[in-house]
Amino acid sequence: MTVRTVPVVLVAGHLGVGKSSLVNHLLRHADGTRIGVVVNDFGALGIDAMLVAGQASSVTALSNGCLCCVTDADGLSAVLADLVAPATGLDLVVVEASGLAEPRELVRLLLASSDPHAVYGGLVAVLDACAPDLDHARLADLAVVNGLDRCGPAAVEAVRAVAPGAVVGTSHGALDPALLVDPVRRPQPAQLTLDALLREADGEHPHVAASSVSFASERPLDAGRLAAFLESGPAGVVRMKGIVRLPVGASGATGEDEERGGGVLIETPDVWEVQTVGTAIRVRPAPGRLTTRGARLVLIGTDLDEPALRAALEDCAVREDEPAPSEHAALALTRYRIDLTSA
Ligand SMILES: Nc1nc2c(ncn2[C@@H]2O[C@H](COP(=O)(O)OP(=O)(O)OP(=O)(O)O)[C@@H](O)[C@H]2O)c(=O)[nH]1
Repeated sequence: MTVRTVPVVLVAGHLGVGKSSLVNHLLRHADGTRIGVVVNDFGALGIDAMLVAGQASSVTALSNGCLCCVTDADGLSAVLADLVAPATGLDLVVVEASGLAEPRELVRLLLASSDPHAVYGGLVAVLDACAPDLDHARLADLAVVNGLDRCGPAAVEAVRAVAPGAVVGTSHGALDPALLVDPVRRPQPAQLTLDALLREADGEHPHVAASSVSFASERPLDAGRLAAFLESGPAGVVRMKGIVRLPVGASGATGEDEERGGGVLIETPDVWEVQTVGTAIRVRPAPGRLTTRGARLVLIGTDLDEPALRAALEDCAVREDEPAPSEHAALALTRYRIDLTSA
């Protein structure tokens, strides 16, 4: 059985750079998507309104204050475990790091979390458009250059030159939630939803809207070329998802591989589910109901160069005159495997 997983996104950046504004914007524009947040300071998000409305069950704070005070993965893991438990029905968890927390350390903590329901959703680094921290940009899966209204878009290009992942410019942290998670449409309850409540309490800022490119191939994709494409952080792409068939033979000449930990021999599948956020890549055997003769992928981002992206993906498709892949060819992609199946 496939375990439902919730992406956990880390939002980091210097003091006052616009992290709370960004998290607030996500909450206000969540529509049907259920977003849980981990913050140090409820006040900054106007969470009081949620508490009054009795809708704060999915919101929690670390009791010991600053996230950087969590010396091992346990403190954060316990908080995350509550949020990603299937009972909460959350679609996304956002951890807002305190202005002083070191992003590298926090990413390590998140990756160390062994919760089967949590999956690392990437590091969003919020940068000041007036003085961007390029070291943060280098670590980010998604770099948000915030404050364009104050300092203009020049920093976006400077950040793009060094950032391995996607780069988006915003004012007031106005980022489209669709850049981080698939929108979920749910029937609207009679009472005010959390996002409607928050929107009422505050003004609006136009956000950078996500766009998408769909790609379908009738031919399998070469694992090495696809991995290189994913690792390259294609311009404008914030995240990608879909299923991909690897060529026969590429999954291992024996048709078997050793399952992590258990030492059990299982068949290696040919069809893989692929998800990326910036340069954070994760793959797993595609659930049985999902299949394809070649590939079906959706790329989500801003200012997408559709013809260039299509051409790059076409290039990944295996050509008829190509020699059969080597026994270990699939590893280029399957090394990003995360085990999401329960026993
Ligand atoms: N003009 C302008 N002001 C902004 C922008 N983004 C945030 N602000 C303001 O800057 C101040 C700090 O923003 P926050 O979102 O609280 O920043 P933060 O990174 O969460 O701050 P800390 O939690 O203290 O680290 C607030 O008064 C925001 O309204 C922006 O893009 N343009």
